[in-house]
Amino acid sequence: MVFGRLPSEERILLTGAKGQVGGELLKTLEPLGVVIAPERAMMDLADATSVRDTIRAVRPRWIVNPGAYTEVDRAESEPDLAYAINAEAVKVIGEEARVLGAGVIHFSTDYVFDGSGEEPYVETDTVGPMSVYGASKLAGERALAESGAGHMIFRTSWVYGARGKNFLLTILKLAREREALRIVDDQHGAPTWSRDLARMTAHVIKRCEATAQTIGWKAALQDASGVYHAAGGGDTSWFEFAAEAVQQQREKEPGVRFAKIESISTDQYPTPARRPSNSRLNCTKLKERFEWTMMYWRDSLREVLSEL
Ligand SMILES: NC(=O)C1=CN([C@@H]2O[C@H](COP(=O)(O)OP(=O)(O)OC[C@H]3O[C@@H](n4cnc5c(N)ncnc54)[C@H](OP(=O)(O)O)[C@@H]3O)[C@@H](O)[C@H]2O)C=CC1
Ligand SMILES: Cc1cn([C@H]2C[C@H](O)[C@@H](COP(=O)(O)OP(=O)(O)O[C@H]3O[C@@H](C)C(=O)[C@@H](O)[C@H]3O)O2)c(=O)[nH]c1=O
Ligand SMILES: [Mg+2]
Repeated sequence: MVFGRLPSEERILLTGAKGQVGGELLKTLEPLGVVIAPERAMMDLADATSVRDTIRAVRPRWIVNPGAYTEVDRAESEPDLAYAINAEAVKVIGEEARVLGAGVIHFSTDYVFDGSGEEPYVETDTVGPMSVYGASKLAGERALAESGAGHMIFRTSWVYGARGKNFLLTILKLAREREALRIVDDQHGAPTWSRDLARMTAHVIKRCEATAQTIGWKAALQDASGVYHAAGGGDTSWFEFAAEAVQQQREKEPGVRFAKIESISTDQYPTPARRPSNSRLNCTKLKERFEWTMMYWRDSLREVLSEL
């Protein structure tokens, strides 16, 4: 057996493979086993029956679930859909995984916190979502934890990369079109590279598979289960992130005119959803438990910009 690879013919069921994190996972999980990534028409996360039926048909060893409702502002007016995808589907995934004895890898968000204080949050800190999106993600975490399935929940923040819908690509586009961009400078956190998250996930799966060789599958899963914070290293604001990205891009394209990036406060940028002012996540547990350190945001930014 190749170190850390799944036993032969074992399957990984991947949701949301067209999303930012799912797209990266499709590539990083491929060497580990047989990855099955159903189209939305096959497995609609908003439809519990299709989720259940697909899991029963695939009988995976792992279910990796980056699929989610991620439109933070729109969720305020579509709470039922947000909860169906972010909570009810996760409950079904947990129930079916428990029956199969499968391991679940799930992703959650800094938006489960209310953003009070300035310290990076640890996994055991009190939650208090301020948005429908955050509350729906928290409900998903709880449903999975209560399902009895072996599970890892990776709470991350500010996910971005060279593809997909994300803040970086939005800002770089707007910066070419406009004279100035006004960006909030009082929400603090760290951007996380989608590929780094996918690599971390593959690493954790390999660790679990290796542990399973010695203590058995069930014990290995149980031992790894829990919530882990997994966000980029460092600490910044949306304003500083945007300013840094545009500055780096200016240096790469000296002939192009980019917008001036202006610092504003959250009350100058009204949105339907409230967002935490402190999104910092302390990732020590991930480092100690799995020996994985997430990349510093400035380092991943450089790599992502080089791919554009
Ligand atoms: N983006 C971020 O900044 C952060 C994300 N997270 C969490 O990380 C995880 C991954 O996020 P990210 O990759 O950025 O999200 P994306 O929005 O890029 O991808 C989500 C994926 O879920 C799919 N999806 C949505 N609704 C359904 C449905 N009804 N049936 C089937 N598939 C569906 C989407 O499909 P389609 O492409 O067709 O829309 C998309 O492929 C999520 O759990 C998210 O909550 C946590 C913190 C920050
Ligand atoms: C486009 C733009 C945004 N902003 C602000 C709004 C917001 O506070 C911040 C980031 O904008 P976004 O639309 O990317 O924010 P948002 O969609 O809330 O990003 C969140 O997505 C979900 C899925 C998560 O889980 C979170 O970790 C976080 O990444 O920047 C400006 O101030 N000026 C601008 O021109
Ligand atoms: Mg968004």
